[in-house]
Amino acid sequence: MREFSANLGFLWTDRPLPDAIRAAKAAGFAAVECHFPYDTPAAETRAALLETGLRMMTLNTRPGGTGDFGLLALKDREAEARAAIDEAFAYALATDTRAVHLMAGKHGDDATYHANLAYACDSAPPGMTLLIEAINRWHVPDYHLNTTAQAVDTLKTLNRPNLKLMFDCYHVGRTEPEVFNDVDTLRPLIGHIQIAAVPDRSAPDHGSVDYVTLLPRLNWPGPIGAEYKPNGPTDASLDWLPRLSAC
Ligand SMILES: O=C(O)C(=O)[C@@H](O)CO
Ligand SMILES: [Mg+2]
Repeated sequence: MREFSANLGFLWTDRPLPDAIRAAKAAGFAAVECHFPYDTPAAETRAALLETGLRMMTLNTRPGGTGDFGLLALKDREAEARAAIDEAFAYALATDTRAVHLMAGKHGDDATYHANLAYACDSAPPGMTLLIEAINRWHVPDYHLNTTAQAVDTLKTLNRPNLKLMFDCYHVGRTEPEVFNDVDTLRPLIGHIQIAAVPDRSAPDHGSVDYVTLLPRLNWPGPIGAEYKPNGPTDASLDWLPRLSAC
């Protein structure tokens, strides 16, 4: 039985994070993940996770100011980037979150990005996975990583055991579907997988990526992130869950 992680950055956004965690449990998710949990005290998030028995898979470093979409690659913003990294690690430790997505930002440069990634790798708590994600250029133009090849080059340059690829099938499907042919090569680099319909980013039950075929090929042992934007109430968008759980 395949397991899924409800991305609470997009699902049940009409309620506070602890209640969204409870809703994910009631809907049958095996785990949760979020984007920016920082407005919710970590103790409240932790309590909801303990109450439901769900694990938090990932959270993101703060995105920075309006339009930044992350800080790690931004020149002359190192202090802000490292404060965001420290904050994310503290929140993740307090909530037993498995992985932190280190958001690169727009109009970055590789020297700054690599130095901040190295700082994160050196200071990460033992056992925590760090993730970088290629965000397709239609979704976030000028993001520092728009392709899987750029992300893989970064991983190979840094060559750190705790730094992995967030493989988001939505972004891959939008601009580089041929990358799905390379999943066997990529698998050792992957730290987490996310899905959504391509190209509209709604529930993963239609569109140009057929998850009934792709998920068995990906053969991912952990919960897969359901990072999609429902067309209406989240509870009315979940027909895909039993179908993809069984495929
Ligand atoms: O947009 C995505 O895709 C993500 O995974 C986010 O973490 C970025 O906010
Ligand atoms: Mg994603």
